Formats: sequence, C-alpha cells, structure tokens
Amino acid sequence: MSENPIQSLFQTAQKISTSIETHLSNLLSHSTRHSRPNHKPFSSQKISSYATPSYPDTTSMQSIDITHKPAAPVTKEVLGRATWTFLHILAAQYPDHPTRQQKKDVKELMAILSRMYPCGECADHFKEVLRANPVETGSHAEFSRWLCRVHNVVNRSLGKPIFPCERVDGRWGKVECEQRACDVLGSLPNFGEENRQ
Ligand SMILES: Cc1cc2nc3c(=O)[nH]c(=O)nc-3n(C[C@H](O)[C@H](O)[C@H](O)COP(=O)(O)OP(=O)(O)OC[C@H]3O[C@@H](n4cnc5c(N)ncnc54)[C@H](O)[C@@H]3O)c2cc1C
Repeated sequence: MSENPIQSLFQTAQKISTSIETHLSNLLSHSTRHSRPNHKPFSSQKISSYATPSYPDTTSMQSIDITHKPAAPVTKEVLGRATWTFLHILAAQYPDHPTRQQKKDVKELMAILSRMYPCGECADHFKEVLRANPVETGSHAEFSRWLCRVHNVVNRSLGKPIFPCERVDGRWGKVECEQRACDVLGSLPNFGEENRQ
C-alpha cells in the first residue's frame, strides 16, 4: 500500500468536517423546532471558526459569517504551531518497530511538507534543514528525537529557545482515544509483519 499520506490526511479531515457539519445541522434544526421559530437554515448561519487565530470563546459562536466573506488569513505562527503539534503527536504515536511502509510514509510526508508547506520561505528553509538532517525513521525514539532536533534548528534560526530533546516524550503525548482507536495503522500486533524490515 503506497497511499499518499497527505491525501489520506485530507480525506480524513474531509470526513470529520462532513460529520461535524451534519451534527451541527441536526443540532440547529433541533433548536429551530424547539426554541427559535425564525431560525435560518445551516447554510446561511454565522458560526465560530477554528481558523480564527484568537480562538473566540463559545459566547461569540454566532459572530463570523462563513457564507459571504473569505476567512481571515492565518499567521505563520498559528500555522507553525498547528503543524508542529501535528508532527510531534505523529512522532509520539510512531511505533517502536515501524513497518517498511511506515518508514517510507514518514519520509514522504516530510518531503511533501518541504515542497507544499503553505509558507514559501518556511518550506524553502525546511528543504535545507532536511538536506542537512535526513529523516530518521528507525523507531519511535529515533523519529521523535530527530523531529525535536529539526524543530530546534528552526527555533535557532528564529532566535527562539532550544527545547531539551530528552524531554520530548514528556511534552508530546499520544492522542487520547478509547480502545486503541488512534493507533497508527500497522502498529497493532501482527499487522504488517510482512512489511517489516
Ligand atoms: C516545518 C516548519 C518550518 C518553519 N519554518 C519557519 C520559517 O522559516 N520562518 C518562520 O518565521 N516560521 C517558520 N515556522 C513556524 C515556527 O517554527 C513556529 O511554529 C512559529 O514561529 C510559532 O512559534 P512558537 O514560539 O509558538 O512555538 P513553536 O515553534 O510553534 O512550537 C510549539 C510548541 O512546541 C514545543 N517545542 C518547541 N521546540 C520544540 C522542539 N524542538 N521539540 C519539541 N517540542 C518543541 C514548545 O512547547 C512550543 O510551545 C515553521 C514551522 C514549521 C512546522
């Protein structure tokens, strides 16, 4: 299986977004029936946006019109924090004994990031960082330490503090999920044995 990891990510995000939209739509039509007779359909409602850098509280839930105006631009900082969060959590869940496919996926993901990261100067810088620090995918410990080191390379170039990489497992945990539903595919016992190096 050599599915593009970014493509899978987008597909998952799309499913989640559709599901949220359905739930919100149900919720809104429910509240229309019970409390707000003049309530407009979901498509013309104002709802809060996760893309807003200041993360408005729930009291401003009705303040942003998503139907008529483009969303506010996202800053490099917000994008960077979100991306590092995604990458460090991915590393936290990266298996101790990854399959060949998982190693390949992680390398491809980093290469794709260095080409498609939606901040041109950051992507160019990250290409150089990757050239000087080839991705280390041998195990959870190897990959999470590597990621910490390259994050520190970016930190250094921006004049930010250096993070102590021996504490990376304490800073970034796995996603909280019941019944191992968030395990990285292939990390379950006996799954992907044939791919193992
Ligand atoms: C691939 C990539 C390249 C980037 N390149 C640029 C660039 O060229 N120019 C630019 O202006 N911005 C760039 N950014 C954004 C930049 O790195 C920061 O994300 C942004 O400036 C916000 O910084 P921050 O201080 O909130 O913390 P971030 O650097 O976003 O870190 C988020 C959190 O991660 C933790 N952390 C910090 N360092 C480490 C580490 N080494 N290991 C583990 N955890 C750590 C800290 O708790 C921190 O609060 C890039 C981001 C990414 C993902």
